[in-house]
Amino acid sequence: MKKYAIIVAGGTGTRMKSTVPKQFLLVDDVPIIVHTIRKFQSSNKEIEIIVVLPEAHIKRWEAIQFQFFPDQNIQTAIGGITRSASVLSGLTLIQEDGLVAIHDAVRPFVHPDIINASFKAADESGSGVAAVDLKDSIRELEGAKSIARDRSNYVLVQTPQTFRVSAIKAAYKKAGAGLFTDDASVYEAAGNHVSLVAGSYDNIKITTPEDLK
Ligand SMILES: Nc1ccn([C@@H]2O[C@H](COP(=O)(O)OP(=O)(O)OP(=O)(O)O)[C@@H](O)[C@H]2O)c(=O)n1
Ligand SMILES: C[C@](O)(CO)[C@H](O)COP(=O)(O)O
Repeated sequence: MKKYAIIVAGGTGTRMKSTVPKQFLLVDDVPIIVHTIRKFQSSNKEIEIIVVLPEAHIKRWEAIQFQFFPDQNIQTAIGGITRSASVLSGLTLIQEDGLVAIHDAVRPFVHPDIINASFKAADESGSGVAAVDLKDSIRELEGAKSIARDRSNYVLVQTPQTFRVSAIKAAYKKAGAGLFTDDASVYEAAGNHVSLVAGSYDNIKITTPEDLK
């Protein structure tokens, strides 16, 4: 079955407070987005990569592509105002059915084993969403009060989130402009069951300046 990866890099990184969007910041002299793409390439050489970018940074991406991925066929789509709109933009470039992993460009520490596990689960059950157990205690806010909750009832959701192309496309079509923070929520809102796979604690999403350290 054909395998795709949509690397969403359409955000502007307001919480990072950097003039350059965080996906382009250098770690070990290499842009974060390049580290991320390399993880997918090392998980499976056949995977088709689609990168979703902010329109204002297409030129920056072209320079990165020229330097790090010369002669490689990486498709690009223009991002939207929300992450969901960016994912939808990437999905429109996929014509054939198959499996698609959707991954944040700013999760460069994802291990290829997690990528492969998410594809395997999606092949077997329709979805494979990376998640980890909570390590801290959890409380629910209720007005001015907070109430202890059982952390074993919750997981923290990461990416990759992998699905059958036809099913996730249909889910996004149905979801419309809803406020979804991830693809598993869109898939579930369309009536599908979400299967989880083991993520990892080092698969962090670089969000605020301390994450960069
Ligand atoms: N309109 C958007 C918003 C986010 N993303 C991508 O979704 C991933 C996770 O989003 P987040 O960490 O929130 O990134 P930003 O939106 O850039 O950050 P912030 O919310 O701080 O502005 C990132 O790879 C980001 O580039 C996207 O493709 N399109
Ligand atoms: C998709 C995600 O990384 C799963 O944890 C997360 O929901 C993205 O949230 P953000 O607010 O766009 O950073």
